[in-house]
Amino acid sequence: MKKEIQDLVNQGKMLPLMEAFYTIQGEGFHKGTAAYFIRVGGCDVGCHWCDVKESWNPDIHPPTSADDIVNEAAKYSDTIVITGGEPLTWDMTYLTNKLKEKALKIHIETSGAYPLTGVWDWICLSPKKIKLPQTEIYSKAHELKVIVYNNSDFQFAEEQATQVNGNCILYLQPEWSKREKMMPLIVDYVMKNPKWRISLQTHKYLNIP
Ligand SMILES: C[S@@+](CC[C@H](N)C(=O)[O-])C[C@H]1O[C@@H](n2cnc3c(N)ncnc32)[C@H](O)[C@@H]1O
Ligand SMILES: Nc1nc2[nH]cc(C(=O)O)c2c(=O)[nH]1
Ligand code: SF4
Ligand SMILES: [Mg+2]
Repeated sequence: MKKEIQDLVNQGKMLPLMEAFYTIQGEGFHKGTAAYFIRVGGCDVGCHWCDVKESWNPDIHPPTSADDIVNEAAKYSDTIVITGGEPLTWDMTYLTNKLKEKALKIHIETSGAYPLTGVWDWICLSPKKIKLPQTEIYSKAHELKVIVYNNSDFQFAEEQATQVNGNCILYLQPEWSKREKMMPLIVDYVMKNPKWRISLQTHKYLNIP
C-alpha cells in the first residue's frame, strides 16, 4: 500500500471497506430495526465459527474514504451499524465524528479486543474467550451478546456479565451451526436465569443480508 494511503488509514480517514448495505438489524436489542451496515475489513481475533471469515484479511478490502462511506450511508438510514471484521482494529474517531455531523445514530458490533475509539449511541459488546475485551469497554457497553457454541459458554457469559454496568442488557445468542443443539439449553438457561435474554440471528431466518 502507498504510504499516503497507509497514513490516511492510520488516521481513520480511509478504511478497508468490505461491504455496506441497508437491511434490518437482525440481532440483539435493536433487532427488527432498519439500519445501514458498514462492514469494515480486518480482524485477527480468529473465532473458529466466525460467519464472516472473508472479512479477516484487511488487504483484500479496498481502502475507502470515510467521507464517501458517510455520504453514502446518509442516503439510506438514520441508524448506522459499524461492524466487521473487528471495527476497533481501526481508529473510529474520524468516521463516527462525520456520521454525527449528519445527526445519525451510530451503533457498533465489537468484540472489544482493541481500544474503544469513536462516539457511539449504542455499543454491542460480544466478547471472545480467545482475545478478551479491553477493560474500559465493559462499563460503556449497552448490550452484552455472548455467543453460545457449547456448554462452557454459559460460564463464560456469567464471568463477562460481572464486568458490565448494571444497565447493560444481557443476551445469549446461539452459534449458528450449533443452534439446534444449543437452543433448548439456552431456553432452559434463560428460564432459570432470567437476567439473560435470547438473541437470534433473525436475518438468517429472513434470508436477508
Ligand atoms: C461478525 S461479528 C463482527 C463484529 C465483531 N468482530 C464482533 O465479533 O463482535 C458480528 C456479530 O456476529 C456474531 N457472530 C459471528 N459469527 C457467528 C456465528 N457463527 N453464530 C452466531 N453469531 C455469530 C459475533 O459474535 C458478533 O456479535
Ligand atoms: N441483518 C444483519 N444484522 C446483523 N447484526 C449484526 C450483524 C453483523 O454481522 O455484525 C448483522 C448482519 O450481518 N446482518
Ligand atoms: S471477532 Fe468478530 S469478526 Fe473477528 S473472528 Fe470473531 S466473530 Fe469474526
Ligand atoms: Mg453478521
